[in-house]
Amino acid sequence: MAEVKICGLREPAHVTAAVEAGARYLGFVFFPKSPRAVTGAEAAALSADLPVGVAKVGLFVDPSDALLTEVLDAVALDIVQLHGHETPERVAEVKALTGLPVMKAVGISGPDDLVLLTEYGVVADMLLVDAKPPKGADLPGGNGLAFDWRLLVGRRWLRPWMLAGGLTPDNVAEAVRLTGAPAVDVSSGVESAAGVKDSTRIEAFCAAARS
Ligand SMILES: O=C(O)c1ccccc1N[C@@H]1O[C@H](COP(=O)(O)O)[C@@H](O)[C@H]1O
Repeated sequence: MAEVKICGLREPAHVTAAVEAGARYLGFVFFPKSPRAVTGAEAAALSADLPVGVAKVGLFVDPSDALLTEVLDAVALDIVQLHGHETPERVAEVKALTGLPVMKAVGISGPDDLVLLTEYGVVADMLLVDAKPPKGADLPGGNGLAFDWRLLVGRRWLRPWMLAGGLTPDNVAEAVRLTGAPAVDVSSGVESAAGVKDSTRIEAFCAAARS
């Protein structure tokens, strides 16, 4: 059984669907280029009535200190997800600035990329193991692209981690079985169109991941 993060939430009905289906992490995207982007005030409204034990994750891509401060003034996030080209030094700075745990996303396309998980594991509190985006992609994540999960078989890192990238209700159980991922993160796999979440797919994903 893996814990679930549903990322890119923009509608109250989908927040409710995720919580009722047992998701432990809800992701709010603070990256204007994303079709899933929200403001700090919108994230605050969406997350106002969450039960205890459900974490609010703020997704940022190479954020400035000013953006982090602006968002955190509006919404009490529990975890900062960094999904850009942040260096280990920048991860440490963001931890110090925000006082929050930081989950660093690392893009994987082949075995050479795995060393980054060890490097970031020294400084980040959590690791997000995602597919590397295609060259020239508009978004550094949220592309519905998977990588070869067999690369992760038998690997262990210094920190808790989540698997992401192209996960769907149909493939998440196999991904968890193969990799042993303790948690999984999904965005486009629970959508009916880019940026439009689907409650039925959210429920099916959570059931499959937690089975
Ligand atoms: O979801 C987005 O719009 C997004 C934008 C910029 C960076 C990351 C983004 N999403 C994250 O990407 C992975 C995988 O998403 P998918 O399931 O393959 O669509 C996931 O961690 C999202 O949090």
